[in-house]
Amino acid sequence: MTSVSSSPITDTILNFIDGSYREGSEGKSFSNVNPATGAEIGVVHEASQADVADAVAAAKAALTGPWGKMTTAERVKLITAVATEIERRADDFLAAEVADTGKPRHVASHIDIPRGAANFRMFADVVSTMPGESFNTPTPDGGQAFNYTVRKPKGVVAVVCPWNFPLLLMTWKVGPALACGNTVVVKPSEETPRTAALLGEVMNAVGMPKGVYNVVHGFGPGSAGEFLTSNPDVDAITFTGETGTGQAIMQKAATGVRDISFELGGKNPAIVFADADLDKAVEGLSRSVFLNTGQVCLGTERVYVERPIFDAFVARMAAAAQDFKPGVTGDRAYLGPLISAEHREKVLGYYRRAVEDGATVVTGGGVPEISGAEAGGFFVEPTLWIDVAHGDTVMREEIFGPCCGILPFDSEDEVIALANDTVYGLCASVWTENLSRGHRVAAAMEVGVCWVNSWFLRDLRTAFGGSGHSGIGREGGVHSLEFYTEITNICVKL
Ligand SMILES: NC(=O)c1ccc[n+]([C@@H]2O[C@H](COP(=O)([O-])OP(=O)(O)OC[C@H]3O[C@@H](n4cnc5c(N)ncnc54)[C@H](O)[C@@H]3O)[C@@H](O)[C@H]2O)c1
Ligand SMILES: O=C/C=C/C=C(\O)C(=O)O
Repeated sequence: MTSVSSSPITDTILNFIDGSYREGSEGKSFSNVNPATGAEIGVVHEASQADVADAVAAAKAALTGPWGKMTTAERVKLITAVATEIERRADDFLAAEVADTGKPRHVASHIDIPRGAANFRMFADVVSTMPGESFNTPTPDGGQAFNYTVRKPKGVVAVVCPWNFPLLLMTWKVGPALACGNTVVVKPSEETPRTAALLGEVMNAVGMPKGVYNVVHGFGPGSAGEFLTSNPDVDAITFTGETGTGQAIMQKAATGVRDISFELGGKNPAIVFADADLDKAVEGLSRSVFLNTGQVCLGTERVYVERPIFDAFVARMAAAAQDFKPGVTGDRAYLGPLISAEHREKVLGYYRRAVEDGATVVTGGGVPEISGAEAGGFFVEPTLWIDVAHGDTVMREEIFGPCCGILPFDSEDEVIALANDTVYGLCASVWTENLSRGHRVAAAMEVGVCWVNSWFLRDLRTAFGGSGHSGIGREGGVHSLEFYTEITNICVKL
């Protein structure tokens, strides 16, 4: 496996506005750090309010240029070419994603980059086969009218993204937005600006008209995030990130009554019944807790296990945790770093809080000893707790680290109530070999997505999103089309 630190990238990351790369007009910049080493590896040019306004203006102008005049078939051809070009430049995208996130190459090469391409390809397919709606309507004069719908792009869509799966989560929104004929201004996370910037090269290479895809770098309040979401020429805002940020953006969206789609935080439960296939459950749940170092919105942070198999399950999970060795090189290739020193402090705060509240640490609980280039990386140990109470802080608040609390339960009704007792509602998983119970309990989960005997098994045509504090709206397949298009109903008197 190639070492991240053996090929440091020390470069300049620019905004992409109206088809060209640009420095920030106020000369501001911030550093780009590799979380696997803690080393500064690049400088990011921060967009000023004027730069953001330029990007939005370019996106607005593009709506009435060649892009706005294209047929769906022509758009689909371009979007498919974007997917092919991402695949052709997979190594460049991989290097950029690994540099920004520090994640192990095998995670980015199996998940982030292929999904980046798939998100364009799949939504090109969805719009190609998009059905319309029509009704024959009897009229008072004994005649008939014919109603049918026409879908149009919403306009300029602001896409505000997090850092955990930068290319995947950005293209999950840019793919359908462009497929529906919108133009976009993307604000990647300040932690992970590279793949969004690199996608600008892809857009130019395939001949995407200028202004269709724009990228502005910066932070949230008082920076590019706020400038973008408060710009009145933005017609809709799609956001993935923390619930508190979603609330701030929603207030901005209220001005001008702009539409929003939010994919927010979670505190996702897993329920393991005594009749579960333990091999499957441990394999699935160890991935669910530790994949991407727990920095997955869909990750499991609460596990409820039926009492007869509680001890066996905990022992098996603890053994599985040993396979997630912190580090990204050599034989320590499984558990990458957290995204930043600040996020590590937050996660370690929860590690301490769990113990203060009386939890028993089954495994992990601290910072691993790592030498060499990665000694400065933001690693933590994979961590499991038992003797936690359902009401403990670590069982209620989203941690976004490689950890979970494991609690025993005695009855189906009890565990359904425990799983649903949260302000969040993103996802859940249920593990049982009893088919009826699997369906019954899955349907009782108050979440947007529930898996039975699996986790993170994604079909991009399905509805994706959360309820409660986990979000507003659903994206995926035709659900994305609902958000990224405006409908005009045309009524023709025959
Ligand atoms: N539900 C999902 O699909 C999903 C997926 C991935 C991550 N998440 C959530 O994202 C969070 C982790 O990501 P994060 O830390 O990058 O989230 P974050 O909310 O801190 O930041 C997300 C983006 O919002 C921007 N931002 C921050 N404040 C803003 C403001 N006031 N106005 C406009 N933009 C602003 C940031 O610069 C960044 O680009 C976790 O809570 C996780 O659960 C949810
Ligand atoms: O961290 C969250 C991961 C979200 C995944 C998706 O949005 C997806 O698979 O479409």
